[in-house]
Amino acid sequence: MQELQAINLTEFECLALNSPLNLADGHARQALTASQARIIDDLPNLFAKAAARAPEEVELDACRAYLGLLGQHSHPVGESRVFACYSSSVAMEIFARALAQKGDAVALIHPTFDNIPDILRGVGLNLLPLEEDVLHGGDLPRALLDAVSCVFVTTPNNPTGRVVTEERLRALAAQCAEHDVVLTLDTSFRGFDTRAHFDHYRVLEDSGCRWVVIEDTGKLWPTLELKIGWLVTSAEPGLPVAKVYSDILLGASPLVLALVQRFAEDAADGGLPDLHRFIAGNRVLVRRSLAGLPDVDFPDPGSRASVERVRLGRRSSLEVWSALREHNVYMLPCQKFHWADPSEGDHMLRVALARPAASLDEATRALRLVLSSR
Ligand SMILES: N=C(N)NC[C@@H](O)CC(=O)C(=O)O
Repeated sequence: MQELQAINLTEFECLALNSPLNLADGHARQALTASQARIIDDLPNLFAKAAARAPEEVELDACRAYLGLLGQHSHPVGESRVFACYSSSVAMEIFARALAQKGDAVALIHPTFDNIPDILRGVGLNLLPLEEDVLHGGDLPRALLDAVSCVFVTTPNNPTGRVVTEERLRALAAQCAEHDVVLTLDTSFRGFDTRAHFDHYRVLEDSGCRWVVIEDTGKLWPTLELKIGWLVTSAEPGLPVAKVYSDILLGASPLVLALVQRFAEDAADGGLPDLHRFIAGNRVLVRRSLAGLPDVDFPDPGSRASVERVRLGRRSSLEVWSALREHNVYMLPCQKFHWADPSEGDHMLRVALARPAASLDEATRALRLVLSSR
């Protein structure tokens, strides 16, 4: 158990990668739909068209299609403050390096996926936990805002699925403007929850605060890690984001951008509601499969994200994780989401829902067996 406590969430996910019952990472591993399969069949044509166009045009079309799908109509698409990256984590690393040149502390939502605190700490930033209930409860404490140069919020949050409402975002952005603190949003799970489809960029642009948003196309569709992380900033973020971006990337692949555009257009043509129904159905499958087990419940009843937390009573999530591994089944123990106090996650597992229903059924049957014997 000791060695397990030392590894991070992505290392747990790496252990799961080659299992047919990998329910660990939040990446999309469900089957392609028929219309998505037709897009993949059309890749040679996508390649030829992307190669023949100016990279900027390909990116504009991809940006408009993806962010338009998700209601982000005031996104500064086409302005020189939108940076396409190979993943949202690359975007986050670029943001962190730029922030570290200008600030020293960040109020970071707690809990959240641990590669965010790891990246921020990796560039020397100090972190102060911003508990979800404090974030959603009303204005942030002045003392917290006076102690940091950035407030970093994941919305919808991972793994809880909690969404910052439009009203809350407006108030938070106003506080950040008043205290001249950068407001940063990681919106990687936004595609799953229509409550996160209000125009965040309108709210941010109107607030007058300095802001950064990290968008991620990688959680929605099973494109074998072909994805874009967009790093977007306010007009004057006060951070050398463009300069640090130039240290890391010239740009993202026009082919991947063209693929994102086509998947976004397919999603706008009915694919997104279908995906929401699919994830909701898998969430019901997990809850039904584990129903009636003593001390087992689900702490995020309102979540629509493509992950589900399971509370295990007094059972140790690391022990359950190890027992599941005997069945070649992998889920994610929740300690490391609680980056400021891992013990808070000692008795919770996270189950990935973007999987074939049959895999989810088989894996949760194994989980039921393991939990029944503890
Ligand atoms: N760069 C990293 N560590 N990528 C893993 C991350 O995408 C997984 C994730 O976000 C989730 O499983 O919820």
